[in-house]
Amino acid sequence: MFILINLKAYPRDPVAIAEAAADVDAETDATIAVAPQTADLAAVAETGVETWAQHVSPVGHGSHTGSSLAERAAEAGAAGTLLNHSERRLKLADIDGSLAAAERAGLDTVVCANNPDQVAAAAALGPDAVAVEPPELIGTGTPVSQADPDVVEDAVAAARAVDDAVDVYCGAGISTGEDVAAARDLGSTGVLLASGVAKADDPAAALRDLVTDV
Ligand SMILES: O=C(CO)COP(=O)(O)O
Repeated sequence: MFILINLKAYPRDPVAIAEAAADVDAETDATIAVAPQTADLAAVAETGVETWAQHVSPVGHGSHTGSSLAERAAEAGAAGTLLNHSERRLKLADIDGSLAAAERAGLDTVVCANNPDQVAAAAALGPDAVAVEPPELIGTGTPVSQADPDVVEDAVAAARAVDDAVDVYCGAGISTGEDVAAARDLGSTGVLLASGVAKADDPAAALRDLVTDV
């Protein structure tokens, strides 16, 4: 399983969480990756943990003030990038442009989507993976794999029907090893989560719990 910890804009030390994630990654067959704020990419990558950007812009070098260049994310040590997260929605043309930018920079890509129809549309753009994250469950602590298992299974089927080379992940409310195992049993090969680690009293213990059954 691929387990991506999205630190969003939570007020936690990204390096401490990255170090804990690197330790747990070394103890398990799962791959644990951390997506910090853009300014923290290099420091997180230096811990040795697989590092992801939360977003990259659909542009290359040039006059694009305020952009997040895919090339700079890669140079800072990122291996991949989220795109179209529920909290960073993009127009269709921008998802396509950001995918092209990520591919030019050698970044892996996960395009997020609200539901199976959007998953199918996202899969048609040719990312490495798509992730279904029902917005109403994000941050609730109620795991999508329990609250809405059909949405995960339907997302897997929707992506398969378009392109069976695209991996399918799920996210929202995932916080325990049981949630990760349930996501896997529904056909997902990875999970995205944030508050289960970024708001935990003990992030290292939360990370260890995530991999108890992978
Ligand atoms: O948005 C998410 C991951 O990208 C999910 O957030 P929570 O894990 O806080 O529900």
